[in-house]
Amino acid sequence: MIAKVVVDVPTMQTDKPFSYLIPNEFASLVGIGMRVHVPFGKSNRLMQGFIVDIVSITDAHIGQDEIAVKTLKSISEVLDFEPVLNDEQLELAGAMRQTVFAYKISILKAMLPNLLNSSYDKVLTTTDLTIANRYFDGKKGKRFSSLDKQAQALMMKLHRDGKIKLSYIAESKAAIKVVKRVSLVDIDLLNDLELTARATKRLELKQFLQAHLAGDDWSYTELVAMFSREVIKFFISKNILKLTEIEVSRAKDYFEKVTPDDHKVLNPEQMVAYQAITQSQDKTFLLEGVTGSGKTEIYLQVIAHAISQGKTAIMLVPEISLTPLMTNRFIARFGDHVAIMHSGLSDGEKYDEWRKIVAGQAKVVVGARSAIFAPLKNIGIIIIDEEHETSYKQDSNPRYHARDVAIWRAKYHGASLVLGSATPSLETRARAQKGVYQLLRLTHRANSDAQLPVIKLLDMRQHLTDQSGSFSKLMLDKISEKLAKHEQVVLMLNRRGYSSFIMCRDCGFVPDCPNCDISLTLHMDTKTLNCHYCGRTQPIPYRCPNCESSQIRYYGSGTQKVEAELLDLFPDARILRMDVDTTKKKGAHERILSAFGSGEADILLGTQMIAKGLDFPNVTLVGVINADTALNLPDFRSSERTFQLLTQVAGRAGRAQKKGEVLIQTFNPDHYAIQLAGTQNYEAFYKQEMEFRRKLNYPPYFFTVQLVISHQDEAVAVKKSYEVMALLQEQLSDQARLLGPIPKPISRTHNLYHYQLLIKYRFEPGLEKALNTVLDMTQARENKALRIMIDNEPQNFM
Ligand SMILES: Nc1ncnc2c1ncn2[C@@H]1O[C@H](COP(=O)(O)OP(=O)(O)OP(=O)(O)O)[C@@H](O)[C@H]1O
Ligand SMILES: [Zn+2]
Repeated sequence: MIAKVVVDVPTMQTDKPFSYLIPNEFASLVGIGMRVHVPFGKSNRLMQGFIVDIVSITDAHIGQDEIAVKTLKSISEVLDFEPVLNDEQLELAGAMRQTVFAYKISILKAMLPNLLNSSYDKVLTTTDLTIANRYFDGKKGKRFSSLDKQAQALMMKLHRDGKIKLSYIAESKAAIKVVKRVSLVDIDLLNDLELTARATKRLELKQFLQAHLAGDDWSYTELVAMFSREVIKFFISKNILKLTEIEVSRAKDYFEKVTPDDHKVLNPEQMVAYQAITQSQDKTFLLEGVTGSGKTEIYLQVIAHAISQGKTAIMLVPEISLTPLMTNRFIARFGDHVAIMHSGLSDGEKYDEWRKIVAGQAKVVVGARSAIFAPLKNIGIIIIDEEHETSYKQDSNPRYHARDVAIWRAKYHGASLVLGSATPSLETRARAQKGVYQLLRLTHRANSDAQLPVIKLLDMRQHLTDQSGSFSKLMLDKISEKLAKHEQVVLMLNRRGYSSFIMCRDCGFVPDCPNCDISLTLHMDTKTLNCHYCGRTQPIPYRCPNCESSQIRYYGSGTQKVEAELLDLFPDARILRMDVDTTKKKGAHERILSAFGSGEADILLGTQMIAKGLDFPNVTLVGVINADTALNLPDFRSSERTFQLLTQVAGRAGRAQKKGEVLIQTFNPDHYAIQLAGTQNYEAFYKQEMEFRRKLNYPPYFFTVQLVISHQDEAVAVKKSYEVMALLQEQLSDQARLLGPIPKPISRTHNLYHYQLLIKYRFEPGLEKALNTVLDMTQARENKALRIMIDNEPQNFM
């Protein structure tokens, strides 16, 4: 038999399966979707790969020149007992390869938890020592890769036949959490055990065991603490005690903390949506519901319905809203049928959740982008909350969009797909307009006491005179008013750090990053100038490096400065700051939110992180300190982003009985994105923005592909960009439009110069081939230091 293996070498030449002989001793053990080690290249270095097909020798098509089968290399090791990738995933990878322009191997790897992609020591442990000992020189654990090929095959066979039980096969020690338990094997042996009076600890343990016979096992760690390791070992060596290792899920404690919760009675609008979704199959819905309209409640009930039909569900939420606040709502309804996947988990924890899904124990997977690959069987419903969020697009290879994967998987399973948002992406809303998706709308808040907040735009051009620091007078008055009433305030400033840049008043010098073409941001807490692109930090200069003047001033406010201003203005207020800098530590994000939720603070100040998902009844004022930060970015979606962000953050106010107010400070009060966010009128925004997109031939009227060509030497980057451009012009039809090459808005980062090209097209048969040719360019020796990034439907132009 011959295995077709995709090896872990991301190049065009290796972007196809290679044939390997399956040695006889592995014949009954290998399967499609398993990981293997295979010798690769001239040096026969062992590489990891995935078996994507198994064919008989006669059927095998081995290269064009029919190399003799006997020259084929053999698989060296089989790494799995069960496939880690299933048929659906392999098929999906094939489909993604055509639109994502990343190599197959990076797509396959993206579907698996990290732990299965890393190099590791494979440890194989048996619970039944007697049988294992017969084969493996008395050692309990044995590194898998150090076993010879036959021993390995035999081990797997014994496992398959159920003759030996493998307690675990670990990818690394961190992969599986085990607790050691000690149990009493033989009471008679215990009673007969003769001990001298001097062996006090041993006597104590004997008495302890005799007194506690009822409890059948004990924690090894606790026993060791009481009686010492030596004493326990002694009892084990006498076959009186037995040590076992039990695998435990790291998430277990978490589930036990959450109190179960029941469904709410749906209001009429929610009911209409619920019925439409549950009575359909194989359909995509856009659930367009204003903030606080109870979309999450619909998700919960739709999932419950799928489970009642014996099906499973995937619930995607943006990474940032994957807080316990959100996940607890799911655990409260579905208990430990829920598996949670997000980047805050350790590799080991992620692996636990993945195995729970593979084993069929999880019925609902709640997670961020990559959870869309969860290997659930029999999916009945997929939900993407806040579907417009850019975090659903991966911004490194493979650059896939979770929404596209969701559409594919829903079709594969005959499942329904729900895309939910208060501010849908234009692409999605336009598809609903055309009837590709069914549009469901929720027009008012779910909680019958709650109203949408009243929004006021503050023209900062007029307020310049009465402005103290970052705040207009009205904003300050409102904050005082709310503080006096013991209500809570959320303030958003979408810029972290202290100042956006520093400048010498005498010569105009602005320090910028030597690696990136961007000015450094002042951070007061660390007393440094930081680059927000490459992370470089340097001390704050007190004299201008250019002219030695001491007239250095700070310009533009970040969250740190506004926090300092607030502390000055409201010395009694309790303030929490939430931005990338305060949430670096694991769990910090949750701690800040739960402190705010339980009323330990009066003001929550943060970047856009605070705009989503928060459902705190005591928040009656939302203040946006500068609405314009995203508006002037050179990105055709800047209005859309601004509208979405303002609408989302405004939606945090007045979610329960108390009336909500929103104040938005802006220098562009007449801009339609800000005007319409002010009236929370998504539909009007959609119409106006569509008009703009149509005129300029942007999505959703046209499709886009961005290419970024990067090199350390700017001249090379330019030259190669023109080569790429020429290649595209030659291969694409006339109706595709090419823009560029132009430098990226931030033209240099990490010491590389970036040039970009944009393809706009409606229908372009030559696209796939042309882009693959471009992808292939980097293979040429002369292009070694060149980087070409292909981004199909780019979401970010900075
Ligand atoms: N049918 C209902 N009856 C009473 N309260 C409800 C109902 N549905 C939802 N709620 C409550 O209304 C509030 C808002 O609901 P939910 O968080 O589900 O809205 P959402 O549309 O997901 O919000 P957002 O998009 O703004 O985050 C919650 O406190 C929720 O418990
Ligand atoms: Zn930098």
